[in-house]
Amino acid sequence: MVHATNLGFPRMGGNRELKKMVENYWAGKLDEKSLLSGAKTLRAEHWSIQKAAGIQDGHIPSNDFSFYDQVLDHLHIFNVIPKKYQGLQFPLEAYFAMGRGLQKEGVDVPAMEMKKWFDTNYHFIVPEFTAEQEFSLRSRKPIDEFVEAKAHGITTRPVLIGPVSFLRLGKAAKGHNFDPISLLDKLVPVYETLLKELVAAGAEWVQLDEPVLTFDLPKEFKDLYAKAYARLSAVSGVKILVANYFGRLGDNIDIVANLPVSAIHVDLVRAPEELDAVVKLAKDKSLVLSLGVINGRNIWKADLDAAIATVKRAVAVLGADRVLVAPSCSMLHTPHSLEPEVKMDKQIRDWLSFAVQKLDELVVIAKAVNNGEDSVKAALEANRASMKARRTSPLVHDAKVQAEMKAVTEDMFKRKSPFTTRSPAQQAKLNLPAFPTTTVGSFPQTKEVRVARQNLKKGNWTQAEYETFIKAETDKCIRFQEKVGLDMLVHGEFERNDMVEYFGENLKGYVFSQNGWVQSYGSRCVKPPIIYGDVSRPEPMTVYWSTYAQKQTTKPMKGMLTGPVTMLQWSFVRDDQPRSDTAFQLALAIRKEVQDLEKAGIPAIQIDEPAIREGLPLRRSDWEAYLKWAARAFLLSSTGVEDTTQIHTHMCYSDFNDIFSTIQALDADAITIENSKSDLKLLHAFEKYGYANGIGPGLYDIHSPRVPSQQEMGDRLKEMLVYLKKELVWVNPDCGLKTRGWPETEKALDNMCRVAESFRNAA
Ligand code: MET
Ligand SMILES: [Zn+2]
Repeated sequence: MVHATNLGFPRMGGNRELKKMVENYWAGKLDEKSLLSGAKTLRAEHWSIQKAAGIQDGHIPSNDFSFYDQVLDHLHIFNVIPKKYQGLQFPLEAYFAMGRGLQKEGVDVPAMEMKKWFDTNYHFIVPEFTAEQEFSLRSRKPIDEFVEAKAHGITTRPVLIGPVSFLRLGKAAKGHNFDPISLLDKLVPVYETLLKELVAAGAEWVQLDEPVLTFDLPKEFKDLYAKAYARLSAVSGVKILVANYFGRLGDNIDIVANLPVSAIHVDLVRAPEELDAVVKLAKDKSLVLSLGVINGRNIWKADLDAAIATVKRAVAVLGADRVLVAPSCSMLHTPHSLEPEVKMDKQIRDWLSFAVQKLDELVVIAKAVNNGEDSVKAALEANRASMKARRTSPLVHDAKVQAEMKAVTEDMFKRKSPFTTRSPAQQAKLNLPAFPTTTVGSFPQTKEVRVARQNLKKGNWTQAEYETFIKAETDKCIRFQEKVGLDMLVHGEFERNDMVEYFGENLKGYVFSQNGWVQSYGSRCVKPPIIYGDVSRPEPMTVYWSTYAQKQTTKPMKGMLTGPVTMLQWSFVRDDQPRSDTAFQLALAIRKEVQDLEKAGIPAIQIDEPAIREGLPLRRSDWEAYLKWAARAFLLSSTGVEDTTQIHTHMCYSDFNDIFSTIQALDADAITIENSKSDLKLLHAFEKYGYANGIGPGLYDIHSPRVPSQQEMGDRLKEMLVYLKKELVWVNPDCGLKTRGWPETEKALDNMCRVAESFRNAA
C-alpha cells in the first residue's frame, strides 16, 4: 500500500485563531494558561482534520506547530539562547523576546535577525551561534506534542529541522568569526538524545527537514552529512525520513545517496525531472521514497491523473510499500481552507485547493494507486473537469492580451535616448535644485484612513464621501511637503490599502480571497492575491489620483506604481505558464499606465520593485536567466515614455550587491534604495562599477519612530558622497512612510530637507 502523508500543516487555524491568541497574550488580555490550552486545542483540531481526511497514522506531522517560528523553536529545543535573553523568564518571555524584542521595566532587548525562508514569503529567526556554543535538550516541545497527539489516538511523525540545515541557516554571533557548521559534532549528540526520547514515547518515523540540499553546498558537506546521519540512524527503533523541498537536488543527490536513512522526500513539483534519478537511488539503497507530487505552496488543484502516473512509475520499480504520497513541502505556505470563500467567482474557486483540500487530493492519489482508479472515480472525474475548464476558460485565456504580447518588439525594452541625453531634457522641465529631495511614496496611513476605507467597503460611506475624505488627506499631505521644502512631491497613497492589492484589484486576471491567509512572520499573516488568468488593465488605475494631486501644486508630482516583478512575487501565480510570461503581461499593463500618466501631464513616475532581489533562484546557476527576464519586465513597463519623463524606481529589504548589474540594466533615471541599516557596502558597489544614473540611498530608517537629527543625516550624506557623484544624488528616506505617524514624519522630513539645503549652500 502507498500511504498519503503530510510534511506540515498551516498552524494559524481556519480563523487565524493562533494569531489572535498570541496577540491577546502579548497585549496582556490572555493569560499564559489560556494561551497554552488554546494552542493545544488548535493542534488537536489540525491533527484530527488530517486523520479524518485519510492521512496515514504515523505520517501525520507534529512539531509543525509553533507560537512564532519553527526555527526559533529549535533554538529553544537545543538551548541556543543568546546571552541577552538568558535573564528573561522561560520559556515564553524569552521565546517571544527573541522573536520580536522586549521593552519593559529595566529590560530593553531587540529581536533577533529575521530572514526569508528560502524563496517563500515566510520569515524565520536566524540562529546565532557562538564559537563556544554548547547544546542541550532544553525544550521538550517535539516530545510533548508527540505525546499530546498520542493521547488523541494519533501517532504523528515529528518534524525537526535537520542538524545540517539548522547550522547552515544560522550565523556566527557578532564578534565570533567561525563557520557554524563546525558545531555539527557537538550538536548531533543532542539530536540523538531527542530521537531516543521520541522513540521511547512511541514514535516510529521522524522527519528531518534538510532544505539546504536545494542550495549549492561546499564539497565537505557530503562527509558531514554522512557522518551526522550515520550517528542518528543508529538510534535503535527510529526510522528517519530526510526531506528536501523547494527545488532540485541537483548534484546534492550524491550527498543524499550517502545517507544511511530509511526514507527521503523529494519535491517533484519544483523538480519533476528528477523522478527517475530518485527512484533509482531509492531502489539501489533500499529506501522508502516520499514523492512531493502536489504543490504545498501554491493554491491550484493538482492534476491528479499526472500525479497518479508519477506515483505509479515509482511503485512499478519500488513496490507500493516503499512509496509515500506527499505534498511538495510543508503546507505552511498555503491558506487553511477554501470553505469560507463563498464570495469568490464559482468557476475560479473550482480550480483552487487550499490545505484542507490538498489533504483530500493526497488521499485520492493514494487510493487510486492502491485500489484502482475506479475506487475514486467521482473525484477523478471532477478533477478532470476542473482541469479542462481551466485549460480552456476564456477567464484564463484572453486572446487580446496574447495578441498584444506577440506584438511586443525589441524597441519596447529601451528608452529613446541614453540617460546622458534624458537627464538634461528632464532637468529643463523639472528645474530641480542640487540634492533634490523626495520621498518613496506613502505617507502615514493613520487609523482615520483605514477606517475611511472600511466605511466605504461596508457601505457606511458613499464613494463620493470617501473621495472627499481622501482628497482632504492628499491636500494636507501636499501642503506639508510644500511647507517642509520637498522638491519632488508624491500624493501620499492614501487611497491604497496595499501596494500590490490596490493594483491587483484594478487589473483583470486577479482574484482575491476573503480568508486566504498565510503566515508571513510571527503572528503576521498576508493574503496574497491570486493571478488566475491573462493580465490586462481595463482602465487607468492611478491617473485620477495623480492628476488630482498634480493640480494642487506647482511642484512636480511623482506618479506611483508597483512594478511587474513585485506584483508577481507577492501574489499566488499561475502554474500553467512560466512566471516570466505572467511578469511580461503585468509589465505591459503597467506600461500603459505609465503612458497614460505621462499623457495626463505627470512629469515623473516611480515604479517600485522592492521584491526583485527576493525572486532570486536558490541555485546560482539559475540567477542569470531570472535576472534577465526580471530586468526586461521592468524595462517593458517603464520605457514607453519621452526622454523628458523621469522614471524612478525603488528597492528595499535586501542586500543588493548580488544584483548590482541588474539595477544598472533597469536604466531608471533615479533609484531610491534602502541602505540605512546595512553598511556602505552597497554604495561601494555603485562606485566600483560606476553607476551613472540618479541615486537616492535612504538617508534614514523609516522602520523606527526615531527621529534622526540633522547632524546624523548630514554625516550620512557626507559619507555617501565619498562614493557617489554629487550631481546624481537624491535625498530621501529609505522606504515609504505608511507605517509611521505624522509627528515623527514631520520632524524627520524637516531635518532631512534642512540637510539637503545646507549641502546645496555649501556647494
Ligand atoms: C515596500 S516599498 C514601498 C513603496 C511604496 N511606494 C511606499 O512608499 O509605501
Ligand atoms: Zn520600500
